[in-house]
Amino acid sequence: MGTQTRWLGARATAIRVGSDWNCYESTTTTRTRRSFSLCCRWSPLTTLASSMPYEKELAAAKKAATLAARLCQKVQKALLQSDVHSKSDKSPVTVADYGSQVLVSLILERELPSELFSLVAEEDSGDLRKESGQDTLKCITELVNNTLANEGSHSFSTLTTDDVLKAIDNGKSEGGPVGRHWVLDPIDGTKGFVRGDQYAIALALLHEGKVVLGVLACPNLPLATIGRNQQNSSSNEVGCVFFAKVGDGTYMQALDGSTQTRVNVSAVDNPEEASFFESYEAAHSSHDLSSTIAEKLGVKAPPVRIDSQAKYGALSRGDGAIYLRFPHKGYREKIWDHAAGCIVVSEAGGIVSDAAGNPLDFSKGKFLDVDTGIIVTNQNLMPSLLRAVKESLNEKASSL
Ligand SMILES: Nc1ncnc2c1ncn2[C@@H]1O[C@H](COP(=O)(O)O)[C@@H](OP(=O)(O)O)[C@H]1O
Ligand SMILES: [Mg+2]
Ligand SMILES: [Mg+2]
Ligand SMILES: [Mg+2]
Repeated sequence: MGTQTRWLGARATAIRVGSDWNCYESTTTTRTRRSFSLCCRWSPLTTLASSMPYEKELAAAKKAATLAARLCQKVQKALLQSDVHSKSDKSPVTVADYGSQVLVSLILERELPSELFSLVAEEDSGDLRKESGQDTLKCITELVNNTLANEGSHSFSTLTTDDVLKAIDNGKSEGGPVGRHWVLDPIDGTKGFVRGDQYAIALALLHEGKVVLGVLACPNLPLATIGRNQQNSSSNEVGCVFFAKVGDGTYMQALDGSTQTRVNVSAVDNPEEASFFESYEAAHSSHDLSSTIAEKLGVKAPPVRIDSQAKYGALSRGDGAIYLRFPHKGYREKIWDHAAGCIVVSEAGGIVSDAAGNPLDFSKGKFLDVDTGIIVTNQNLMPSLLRAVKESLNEKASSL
């Protein structure tokens, strides 16, 4: 197809590909795609980015999350080999949290230069700007530079501590219902990371308040099934990346990029054959309430307790059929703890809702306003799960 260019004024350019016109607005610092309804037509088929919606964004997100996972693996290995995790010193964890955020921020900016960049991320640079944070800042800078050099990302020149602070501060966006916002949890499941258990790098893209793509890198999650069928696993290889974009299904591949497969949630409709996930940490979700719900529903298997959004990943490939999350009173859920997991499960055929059956609303800024808790399962089990949740919550309320 031929391409023509037409100048529409000082700041906008229309580019013709075939019979469709696409508009690009340029300023000295940013270039933003805009639809000009009067002078030309916007067609997703002819975006310069790609002929498939969010394809380029997904590729960038996978690259970013995978590189961040490499950094985290390195730190977790060093952490477990030292005796630091048995002390109260949390600095190695902090270094990995920040380092992961820096890498994701840099890679997204580098890979998607034409986007107005908005990132809602968990960490901020406040502590690193203090006198007491200078050693940690140097450590993060070295770690990020080493990771970029080892992974062959020669397009980055050596970063200074200022570059690192800036990359962390890229994550200051508040999100919201308008435009595009990346959502990042640089290490989800920090407690699991320190124990040497499960954790995830969770990255999602919101567009007009909806999650349109998500990537979950789970460096310690076995490629084979976990939970009920774990004993039948033929492989003990670990490291999975789950990814999904709206309307396109969910896929899993090994962290090294091999063996990509499409995944689907379990189709089980008999709760007696279902197993359920919950947080390893009882402080994050009421184990008592989950146990009451599971019993009411007729679930026979004991809970599978793992940290992080690896639970969403495992559920998306059918390792278990239910995820129950009931934080204790007063806790407010954050969007980065669920955005990537939510699309990974829903594109695999599952349903994610609050305890009243409402879909999660990611358009309200950093927080999710959920009714009581979050429940996840397949289409078959959701009606009876909702009933069991309602009954259990009513019983709990009347016993207080
Ligand atoms: N009191 C609490 N109740 C519920 N969730 C909590 C919590 N305190 C922390 N969390 C969140 O639980 C996440 C981990 O979830 P899980 O229990 O599924 O592993 C944490 O993510 P981070 O580890 O990124 O801080 C944190 O955001
Ligand atoms: Mg988290
Ligand atoms: Mg985190
Ligand atoms: Mg945290």
